[in-house]
Amino acid sequence: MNKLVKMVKCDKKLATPRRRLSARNTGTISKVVKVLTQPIASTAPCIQRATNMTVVVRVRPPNSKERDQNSRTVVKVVGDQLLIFDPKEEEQPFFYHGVKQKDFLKRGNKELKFMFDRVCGNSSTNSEVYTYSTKSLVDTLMNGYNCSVFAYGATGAGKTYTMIGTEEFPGITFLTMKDLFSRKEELSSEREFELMLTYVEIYNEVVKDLLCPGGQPLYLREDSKYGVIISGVKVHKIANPNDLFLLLEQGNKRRTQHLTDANAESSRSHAVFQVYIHMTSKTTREVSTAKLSMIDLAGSERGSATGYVGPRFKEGANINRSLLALGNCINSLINGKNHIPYRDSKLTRLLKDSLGGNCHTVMIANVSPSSLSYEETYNTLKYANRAKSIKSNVKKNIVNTDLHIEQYIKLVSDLQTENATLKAEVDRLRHDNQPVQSDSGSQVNALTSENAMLTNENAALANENATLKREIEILNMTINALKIEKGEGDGLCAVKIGQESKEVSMEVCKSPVKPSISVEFTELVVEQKEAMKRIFELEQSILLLKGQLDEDLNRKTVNIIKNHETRKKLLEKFDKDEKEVQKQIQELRIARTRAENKLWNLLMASPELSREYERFVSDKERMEFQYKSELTQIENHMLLKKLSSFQTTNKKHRADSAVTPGTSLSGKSQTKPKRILQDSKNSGVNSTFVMDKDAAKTQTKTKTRQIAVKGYKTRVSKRFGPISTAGGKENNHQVRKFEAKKPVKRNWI
Ligand SMILES: Nc1ncnc2c1ncn2[C@@H]1O[C@H](COP(=O)(O)OP(=O)(O)OP(=O)(O)O)[C@@H](O)[C@H]1O
Repeated sequence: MNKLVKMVKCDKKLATPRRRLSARNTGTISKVVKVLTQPIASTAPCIQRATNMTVVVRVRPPNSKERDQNSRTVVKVVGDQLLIFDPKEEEQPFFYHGVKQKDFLKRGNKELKFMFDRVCGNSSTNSEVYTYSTKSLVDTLMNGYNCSVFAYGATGAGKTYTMIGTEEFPGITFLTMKDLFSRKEELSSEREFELMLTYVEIYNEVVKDLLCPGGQPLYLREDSKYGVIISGVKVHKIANPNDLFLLLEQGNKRRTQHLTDANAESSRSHAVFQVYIHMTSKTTREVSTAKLSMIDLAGSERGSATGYVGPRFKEGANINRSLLALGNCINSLINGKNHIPYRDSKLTRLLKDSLGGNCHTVMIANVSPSSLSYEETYNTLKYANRAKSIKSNVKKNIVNTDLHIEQYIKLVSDLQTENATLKAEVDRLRHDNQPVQSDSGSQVNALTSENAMLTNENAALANENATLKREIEILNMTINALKIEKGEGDGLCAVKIGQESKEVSMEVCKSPVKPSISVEFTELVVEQKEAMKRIFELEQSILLLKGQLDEDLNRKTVNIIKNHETRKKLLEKFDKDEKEVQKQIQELRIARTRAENKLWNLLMASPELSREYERFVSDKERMEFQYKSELTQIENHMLLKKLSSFQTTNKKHRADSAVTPGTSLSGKSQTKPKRILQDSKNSGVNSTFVMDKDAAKTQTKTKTRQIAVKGYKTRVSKRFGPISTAGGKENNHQVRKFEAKKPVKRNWI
């Protein structure tokens, strides 16, 4: 990021001419260009950068003609970046009669200084030119930026030689491709590459494919994604650079060439060699493209100088027109005009994205050193000098921007890896640090043991202190006792109860006081001691009793709890049983209701059956009543029997009773038995007559049956209307029907 900021600052500095000049003077421009074309961090892929066109001037060696005519050298190379056009010549003094004469016919030298990014002298090789002009573009291309190189110059200035070269000295096109391939190999572990190339010429404003013999004229088209493209051009894929040189040679042979005054094999067309690079990152799958355009322009020439007519004249005119259009575009770009006349010629249309657009551009201006090409060289130098000012805004061609997320994922993954490494490092350091910690641990242990020792010492001293205090106390008591003896004391002896008092007594006994006092004191102490002993014994017995009581209480509590639990369990079981019984009752009720309903339906369906049923019911009731009466009599008889036996056994207790149970009960029992018979209120004695269990049970059963029979009767009577038990029936169907609709109310217990 800092690098990027520096680069932008650097660019800003170069924007003003003075600074640019100073940069050139100090030789920093090449460094700047180098920095600008260095690889950029992939984390800032779409950033735009303003960059100047790189202009390199190459001066070719004088050819045989130039040498033959002994022409003057009009280009003097001074250093790597400076050249002087039409330098001052050393004057050959001419003396006439010993007086130095001035040559009035001689034209004054221009002595024009030109500074470029690089000036290659006539001894420079293609390889050197490549190093100073195009080599840096390889990395720029690999970073996804478009690049273009075009060779400009007059006829025979050495453009084709620079671009294509010979087999012995291959030109920069081949050298660039060679480097591109080696760079591709270097990056093959990171990226997948696809290289495609085209080679076309523009001759008389017609575009032709140089790699496809007999091809049709091609048309230029502008694509929003790839910029200017040549429609219908054959795209070639090459595996290695050696194939390329053959391909270039073949294409160049197909190029339109004619003999000119300046060049035996003058190229009469503009040759455009383009390489499309498609790169896919193996880690992030980011796809970026780059286009390299290498243009060998047709030679600029003066029409008047050639002296051609006809087709050659037209050819020259087209070349000049296209070069003029190129010049106009350059001027417009320099002046910062909004409209750049790219459409004025096929050449400028094709170079639209190679001039000042999204492209790093390198211009190689080829010049002849000879004065025979004075005008052409001068024009070329002026042209190149102006081209230096062209600025282009370059940006990286990212095809798939969504893949940036993958970059971030990779970044996160890298950071996580780094984090893991750092964690491991921290762990390692912790591990290394452990002996130090154990040392400090041992120090702590030593201090702890020392502290324990000191604490023990302190406790011993505290004991000693307490002993001394007790001794002082004993001494005070002794003093008090002596005072009492003398009659000086307050009559109070600070005798303590308990252990200390024993010690006191002992000490006192030992003390050198008078015998009478000590004996009395000793007696008191002994008495007190016995009292204490008695108290202690009592306390012990209290404690014992308390313990017994507690134990008893606990046992009882446990029993109570146990009983409670048993009761609880029984209650629970009872509840459960009750629920079960209730459930069974409910089920039985449901079953009975169903049976009744079934019966009812049957009765409703058949009046015969109904009548039969009524008869059956009345018979049943009669029989039941009969049975019940007999049963009641038997029961009453048995009850009376039991009662009489009960009376016999409890005769003594019933002596005061005014009631004669046998008499009174016998009368009542014939009609209805009673469970409880209370004694007469008149007797004034609160005695209660209770039946024995069996009698009460029998009586309860009888009662239950009576009620059950009654309930049944009620139900039947409600259903079928009034039924006479004596056999008289009121077979009223209307009433029966009405009653049937009402919900049956049962009086079951
Ligand atoms: N640097 C150089 N060293 C040696 N010979 C050179 C050099 N430059 C050019 N020549 C020679 O000069 C002659 C003309 O060169 P070249 O064909 O490259 O010129 P040109 O600019 O392409 O001309 P045109 O525009 O007519 O095609 C060629 O024979 C070439 O070998």
